[in-house]
Amino acid sequence: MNELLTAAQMRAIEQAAIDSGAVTGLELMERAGAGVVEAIYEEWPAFSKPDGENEQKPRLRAVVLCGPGNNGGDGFVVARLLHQRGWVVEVFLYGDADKLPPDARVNYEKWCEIGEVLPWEKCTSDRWGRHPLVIEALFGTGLTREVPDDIRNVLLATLNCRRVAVDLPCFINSDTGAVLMEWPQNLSGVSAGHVTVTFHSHKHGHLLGAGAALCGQVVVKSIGLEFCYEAIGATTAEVFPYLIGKLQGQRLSKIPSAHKFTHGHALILSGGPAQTGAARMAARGALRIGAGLVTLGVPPTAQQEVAAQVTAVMLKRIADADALSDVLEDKRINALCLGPALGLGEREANLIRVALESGRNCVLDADALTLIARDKDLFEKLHPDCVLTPHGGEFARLFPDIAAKLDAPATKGPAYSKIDATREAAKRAGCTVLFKGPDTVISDQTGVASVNAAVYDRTVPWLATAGSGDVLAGFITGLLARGFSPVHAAEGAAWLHVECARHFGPGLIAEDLPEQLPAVLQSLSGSDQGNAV
Ligand SMILES: NC(=O)C1=CN([C@@H]2O[C@H](COP(=O)(O)OP(=O)(O)OC[C@H]3O[C@@H](n4cnc5c(N)ncnc54)[C@H](O)[C@@H]3O)[C@@H](O)[C@H]2O)[C@@H](O)CC1
Ligand SMILES: [K+]
Repeated sequence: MNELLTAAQMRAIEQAAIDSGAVTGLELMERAGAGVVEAIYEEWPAFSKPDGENEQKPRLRAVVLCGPGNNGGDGFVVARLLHQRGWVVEVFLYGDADKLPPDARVNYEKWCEIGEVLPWEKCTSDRWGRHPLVIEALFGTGLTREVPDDIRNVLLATLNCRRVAVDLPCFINSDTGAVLMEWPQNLSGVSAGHVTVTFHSHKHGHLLGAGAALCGQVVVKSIGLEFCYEAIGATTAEVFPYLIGKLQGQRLSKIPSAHKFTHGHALILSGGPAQTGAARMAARGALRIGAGLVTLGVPPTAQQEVAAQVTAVMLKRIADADALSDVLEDKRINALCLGPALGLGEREANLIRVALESGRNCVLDADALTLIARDKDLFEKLHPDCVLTPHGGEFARLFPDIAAKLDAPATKGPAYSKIDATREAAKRAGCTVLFKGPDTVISDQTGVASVNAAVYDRTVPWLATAGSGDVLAGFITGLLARGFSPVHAAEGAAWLHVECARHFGPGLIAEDLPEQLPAVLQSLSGSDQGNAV
């Protein structure tokens, strides 16, 4: 499953499954607990040695922390299943057993037939050294507020243990990824040895915001809900955003018999003298990603500087908006990129006006975003063939009210997430918005949304380097020139951008990114898996 679910959608899917009579809530809880145990043995195969049957070896020990809702119910199931496998299990309950929801209560009682449930006050830090494994089933999709101090203190004491979070770490908002617990400064490596086992599909909070860095690794276990999507709405990306997966090599390969114009002509506008590097990097990116031709449009004062630096990329003097109109008489130019170090003057605003009025595919980045944020008329000229590529600061300038909603602390579900914010922004702008970050969210004006997650095995901290955004703008422009739709160009470019950084590794500078594309594209050729473009 690549769909990403909110807490409300997950609840609705579960409810639809239960209402259909195909499964009960208790059965789902049992499957969830079994999925966690399965994931534990997959993660740590050494546990599968039958220690309990071997008198010479000490039995495996685990502690299970159960919360007051159904997440706690999953915890009681895990405790029972581990006990059945010979583990010594200690169970703590945060909250009042009499107030547990019905399914959790049933599993609490089943556990009580096996062992004790200890009150939270007894959950003291001296016990962690004895337990190889801590299972945290305190809160999942039902987390509604800051984690209280008596839980926080316990969690901080367990950081050196092997830890398994059931569904989500209990301090992460499942809709937004916001961390609802204060972390001590400089806590590095907190996710080492930490696994989060979730059910059916990723929740937004596994991939968005600060939370992603604290899930350790996320394992998704099926609990048999695949058949229930239609019960809660269409299975389309307007309803469920999706996680961008490996690209189809076939879609990226070029048609053997085609000539260069078949693959489009991208025009990238450069800034003035000493401001041309950003546009040159974007142009290199557009060319490497496969645009048939790439031209840099330069102001006359920068012509010599740029001419000395480019070879395969062509050069065109574009003094002002009139000159751009003349250049755009060539209808083969089918994708434009404006923004990287472009400048913030009247000339540049006029260039954007002409570009937007031309109706061509148009990537607006950096300075172009600042200019359209300042000028309502320009903003209103955006159309469905445009792609905006803001980072957080630019997004706040363009959509201050949406950014304020996103920054407001979530007090109750459904919480407003970066996905909601990007969708709202794209609808307002009437085009595709790519909201950058390790959790890049892409949406178009119809509500289709996806996430390009540079987290977990795709973490690339070295991508945060000057100019990498310029290359991304060039990648998008190149794919637009090649005929990809705006949303698919943005998705494909974002995914490849991360792959290029992964391929190069630490020490990366922006110029290196386009140069990784041949190897990355080569590795995709022949691949027929994927779901993004
Ligand atoms: N039938 C189902 O609904 C299933 C649910 N499942 C599990 O159930 C979870 C959702 O269960 P619930 O909706 O009961 O929610 P949770 O168990 O996540 O938490 C809800 C409870 O925690 C309390 N709470 C929330 N935030 C708190 C805070 N900061 N401090 C103190 N108390 C807080 C709430 O008042 C409520 O009592 C999922 O994450 C999943 O693990 C799975 O068992 C699969 C089946
Ligand atoms: K949890």
